Amino acid sequence: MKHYELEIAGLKRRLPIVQVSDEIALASFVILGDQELVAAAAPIILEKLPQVDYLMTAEAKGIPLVHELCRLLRHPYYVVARKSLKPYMEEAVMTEVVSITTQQKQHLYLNGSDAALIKGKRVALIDDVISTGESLNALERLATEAGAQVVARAAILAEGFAADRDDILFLEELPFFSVEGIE
Ligand SMILES: O=P(O)(O)OC[C@H]1O[C@H](OP(=O)(O)OP(=O)(O)O)[C@H](O)[C@@H]1O
Repeated sequence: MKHYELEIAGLKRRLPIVQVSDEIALASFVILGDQELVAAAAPIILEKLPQVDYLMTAEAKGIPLVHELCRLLRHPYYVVARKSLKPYMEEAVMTEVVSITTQQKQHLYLNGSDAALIKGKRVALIDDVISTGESLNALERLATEAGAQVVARAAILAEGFAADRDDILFLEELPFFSVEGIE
């Protein structure tokens, strides 16, 4: 398997390059379990974030980053949009999303109590990676439907064309790879 050498927040990671569809190959960046990387990246992201009332992310890989950011900010709570409807949820708001890595339709649910919490508040949307931007768009639809004001969009990495966006904050770029190149 080929790898991509990523240097981020003073750390090095060797990312396996995986094929996710007939046309697309990408460097797999998984922060789940990587406490060291999350702890190193979060303070740098924090410096770039404006003042917000709440941080919001989507299950699953954005969660450890938002958790660490909130710990540093001393925010007692953050909002997680789940990928399935859970029994604890009431009056959930739902939207659909197809991300680059998962390549099939997923659902995102915002619990009604979370929607009420962020109504009229300044919210930052956080993810581990922004690629096509579909996951971010889905989060933004939920936040907007809840009446929140989205004031920042941030991730550790911007993949492919996302690195050209001027409406997102990120630490490093991640290139795309050709499927032929990994065979
Ligand atoms: O900009 P996009 O094309 O939407 O891609 C980025 C999203 O894709 C990945 O999540 P994935 O949907 O694979 O789910 P997971 O976090 O549950 O593993 C990643 O964690 C981002 O959330």
